[in-house]
Amino acid sequence: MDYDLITIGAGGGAYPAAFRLARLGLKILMVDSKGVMSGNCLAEGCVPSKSVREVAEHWERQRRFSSFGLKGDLVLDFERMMNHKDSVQKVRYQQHDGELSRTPGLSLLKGKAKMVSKHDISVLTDDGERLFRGKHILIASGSDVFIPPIPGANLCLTSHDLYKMNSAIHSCPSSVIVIGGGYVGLETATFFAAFGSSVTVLELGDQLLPGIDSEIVSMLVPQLSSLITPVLSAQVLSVTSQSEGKKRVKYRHNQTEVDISAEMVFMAAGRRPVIPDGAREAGVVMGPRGIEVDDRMRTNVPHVFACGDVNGRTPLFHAAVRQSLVCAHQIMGGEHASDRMDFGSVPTTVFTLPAASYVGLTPSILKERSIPFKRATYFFEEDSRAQIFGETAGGIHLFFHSETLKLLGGYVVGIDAENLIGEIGLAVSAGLSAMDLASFADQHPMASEGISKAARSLF
Ligand SMILES: Cc1cc2nc3c(=O)[nH]c(=O)nc-3n(C[C@H](O)[C@H](O)[C@H](O)COP(=O)(O)OP(=O)(O)OC[C@H]3O[C@@H](n4cnc5c(N)ncnc54)[C@H](O)[C@@H]3O)c2cc1C
Ligand SMILES: NC(=O)c1ccc[n+]([C@@H]2O[C@H](COP(=O)([O-])OP(=O)(O)OC[C@H]3O[C@@H](n4cnc5c(N)ncnc54)[C@H](O)[C@@H]3O)[C@@H](O)[C@H]2O)c1
Repeated sequence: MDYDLITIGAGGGAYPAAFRLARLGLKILMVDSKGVMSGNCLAEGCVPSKSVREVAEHWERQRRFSSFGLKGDLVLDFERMMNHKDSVQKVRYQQHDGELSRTPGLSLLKGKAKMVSKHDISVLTDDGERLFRGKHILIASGSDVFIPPIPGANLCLTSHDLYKMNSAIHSCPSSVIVIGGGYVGLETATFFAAFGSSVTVLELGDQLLPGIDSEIVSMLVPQLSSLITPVLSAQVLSVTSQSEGKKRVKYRHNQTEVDISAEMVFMAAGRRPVIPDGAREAGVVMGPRGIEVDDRMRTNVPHVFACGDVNGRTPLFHAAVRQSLVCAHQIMGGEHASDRMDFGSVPTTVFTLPAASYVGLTPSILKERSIPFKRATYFFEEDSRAQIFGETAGGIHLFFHSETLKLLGGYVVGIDAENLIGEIGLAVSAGLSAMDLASFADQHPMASEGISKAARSLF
C-alpha cells in the first residue's frame, strides 16, 4: 500500500509531523512496536518519572512547611503514588487515541518496521509481515537503555522497570545503588532520597552529569539531598545477589576495590539510538551519535528523514517534537522550506530537587570558543518567592555578548528553574538583547522577575 509518509516509531519524533501532514490531506502511516503513540516519553520516561518527582517535591516542601505553620505528619503511600503515575499514563494514552481517531488520513500500526529499500518498509505484525511503500520515510525509532557489560547487570532495574505502567517496585527501598550519574540516574536518586532511601551514585566520569557545564553542576550538587552519596571515577566490576534480596556491587575507586550493598541497584548508564533493521543497507549514513542529519532533519538519502533520539543530537522530548515539525515543513516545502532546527536553543532541565536548567551557550563553551561575554546574575537569596518558600539557594545566570549584548545563553539552579528556562530559552531563540529583557515587566512576586532584574544590572 502507498503512503505519502511512513514513520518508523510513533513517539515525539514522529507524531507531530504525522498529524501536521495528515491535516494537509497527506496519507500517513505510523508504525510502532508498542502500538501506541508517545514512545519512551510516556511509556517509561518523562511523564511517569515526573509524576513521581512532583510527589517527591511536595513531600520535601511539606517537611519544610511545618515550620511555616503547616503542621501534621504526611505519610507516603508508595503504591498509591505509583497508581497515580499509571493513571496519568492511561489518561494520556486515551487522549492520544482520541486525537488519532479524529484525524482522517492518519493510521497507526502495531509492529516492527524494517527498511527493505529506500521507499519500502516491511512490518512484522501480530498477523504476519506486511509491505508498504512511502514517498517519504521518517525514522523516529528513538533510543533504548544501554546496559554496560558488567557481570550481574541483569540483577539491576532500569528506568523501564521502574517507570513503566505496573512498575516492578511496590515499596520504597531503604537503600539504593545507582550506576550512572547522568540525567536518569541523578533524577531517580533524588526521588528515592526524598522518600528517605539512602542512595549511592556510582559515576564512571569525574563529575556528575558529565555532559553539562561543570559550573552548573558545581552549583547543583551541594543542593542535593544529604542522603545522596556520589562516588566519582567509580569503575563498577560486578553486581551479585546476597541473602534477603539484597544486592552487592563491587567497584574500583582510586585503585581500591570497594564492596557495598543495597536493597536495589538501578542501572542508568545511558541510552543508545535504535537503528531500524535495513536502514544501513538502504544507504542511510550513521554519525557518532546516531543517524546523521542536517538542520532540516534530512539524512543523506533524499526523502528519508531522522528525528528525535535516533539522531542523538538533542535527546529530549520537546526537541524531538520540534525536529518532527521541521521535517513536516521540509516535506511540505521541499527545497523552498525555510524552517530549520535550532539545536542550540533547546532548553534542558535536570529534574532533581532543586532542578538545574540551561539553554544556549554556557560559560565553559563561551570560554572554549573565545566568545567575549558579560554575565548578569540574580541570586535567589534576594527573591521574594524564594524567601516565601524558604528555598533561597541558587540563582539565575545570563550570558550576553560583550559588544552586542545579545543573550547567548543562561542557566538556573534552584527554585522554579524548570519554568524559568522557558522564558530564557525563548529570548535566546528570538535573539533578544539585555535591553529587551531589562525593559520587560517580569511578574512579581515570581522568580521570573529575576530575569529582567539580572539584565537591568548591566545598565
Ligand atoms: C527515565 C527518562 C526520563 C526522561 N525524562 C525526560 C524529560 O523529563 N524531558 C524530556 O524532554 N525528555 C526526557 N526523556 C527523554 C525522552 O523520553 C526522549 O528524548 C523522547 O522520548 C525521544 O522521542 P523519540 O520519538 O525520538 O523516541 P522514543 O520516544 O524512544 O520513540 C521511539 C518509538 O519507536 C519505536 N520503534 C523503535 N524501533 C522500531 C521499529 N523498528 N519499528 C517500529 N517501531 C519502532 C519504539 O517502540 C518507540 O515507541 C527521558 C527519558 C528517560 C529514559
Ligand atoms: N530531564 C530530562 O530532560 C531527561 C531526563 C532523563 C533522560 N533524559 C535524556 O535521556 C538521555 C539519557 O539519559 P541517561 O541518564 O540514561 O544517560 P546519560 O548519558 O545522561 O548518563 C549516563 C551516565 O552513566 C555514566 N556511565 C556510563 N557507563 C557507566 C558505568 N559502567 N559505570 C558508572 N557510570 C557509567 C556516564 O558517564 C553518564 O554520566 C539524556 O542524555 C537526556 O537527554 C532527559
